Amino acid sequence: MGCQFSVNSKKVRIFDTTLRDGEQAPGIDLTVEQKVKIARKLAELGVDVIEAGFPAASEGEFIATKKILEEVGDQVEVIGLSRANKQDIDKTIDTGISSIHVFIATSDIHLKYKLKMTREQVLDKIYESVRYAKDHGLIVEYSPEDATRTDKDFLLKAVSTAIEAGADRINIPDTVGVMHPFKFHDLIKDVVSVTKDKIVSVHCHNDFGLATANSIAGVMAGARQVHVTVNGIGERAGNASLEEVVMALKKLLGYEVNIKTYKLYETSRLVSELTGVPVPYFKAIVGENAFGHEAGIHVHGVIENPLTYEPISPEEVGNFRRLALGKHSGIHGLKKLLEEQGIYLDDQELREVLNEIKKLAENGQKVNVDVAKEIAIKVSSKKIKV
Ligand SMILES: CC(=O)SCCNC(=O)CCNC(=O)[C@H](O)C(C)(C)COP(=O)(O)OP(=O)(O)OC[C@H]1O[C@@H](n2cnc3c(N)ncnc32)[C@H](O)[C@@H]1OP(=O)(O)O
Ligand SMILES: CC(C)C(=O)C(=O)O
Repeated sequence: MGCQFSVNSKKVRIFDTTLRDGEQAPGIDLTVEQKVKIARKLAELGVDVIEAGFPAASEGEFIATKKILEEVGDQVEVIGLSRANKQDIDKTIDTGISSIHVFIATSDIHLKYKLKMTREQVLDKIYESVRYAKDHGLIVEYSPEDATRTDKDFLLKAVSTAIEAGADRINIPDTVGVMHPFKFHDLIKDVVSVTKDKIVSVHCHNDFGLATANSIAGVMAGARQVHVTVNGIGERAGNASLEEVVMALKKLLGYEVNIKTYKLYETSRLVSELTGVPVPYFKAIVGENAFGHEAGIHVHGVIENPLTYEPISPEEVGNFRRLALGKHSGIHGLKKLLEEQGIYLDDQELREVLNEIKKLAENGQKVNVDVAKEIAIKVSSKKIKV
């Protein structure tokens, strides 16, 4: 990793956890074959890290991690999640993997009600498990689960302990999505101040709809790796969406990512098909309506220059522009759509067709190009006196 991902560089690593945190979402249970298929697509897309799963969780997770490693391990870093205990770490090592993501919570609420451990005991666990993994030759990423609800001083102590034990990367999870961008920016700045040359990573959840914004804020504060999932799938309201984070980093903030963005739409569709989770119509970047236009003023602008109403081109992300007809249509859009069908009308005829389209739409009828063609033929034939 070295300095190419240092705070001073503009390169940001994309750590995809679709196959681990994404798959943890209730109702998503991928087969080994399905996981391998998605891993292949993620490698093609250009992600830097694939979190293949949680090898200690089940035989299927163990096998899937091994197969993903065999399939794409030569193209991308493959990592497995592990609790801070030797049994999990050993199981992860047995997959043949060379990177491990060790986590243990640091917030008082998790220590009291879940782990039943003291802060001192957790610090010992962090040191012991990271050291154990390092002694077995692994690249180690440590996550203080529920970091954003952890006492700040203790969090920095936990991070420093992981680094003393040899951790290569520190990931800061907003496990229950309670951050806002300004607060998360300040927190990551504090973490970066103690991690020196180690890569700081951020892992954001969408409980308040801020996962992408928080991820960007983390990068602006010095993080150089972001945990994401395709379509933002994940626990509860999901994780930071790969497509949103990548395009925002690249287009709005000028960061460099290895992602082949023209493959984003096809990747989104594959994950949607295999997980059975539909992509929301209005989903940024990869939604069916992300480049959809009906309003006359918008369509007219897009026809003249797409930049009038498209911040990015659909081709850049492998999506498609959709010009629609309805009650909001205008004459420029109608003209273009009819001429694409070989139908050329004068302005008066176009206006007649448009008025009929608006009437139909306002009476609840869905209008498409075929309906517009029928109306246009009727209107133009009226003028042809036999
Ligand atoms: C924020 C996250 O997403 S963390 C990742 C969560 N992902 C998953 O849980 C998916 C896979 N999980 C599983 O298959 C199971 O939970 C397993 C195999 C990991 C463990 O299963 P079980 O042995 O049945 O335990 P169960 O899940 O009921 O409870 C979790 C146990 O792990 C312990 N634990 C939880 N997190 C950690 C941690 N980071 N380090 C060490 N121990 C931990 C809990 O204290 C509890 O211990 P206990 O059984 O001694 O009380
Ligand atoms: C394991 C950690 C990184 C996690 O998934 C979370 O805290 O959300």
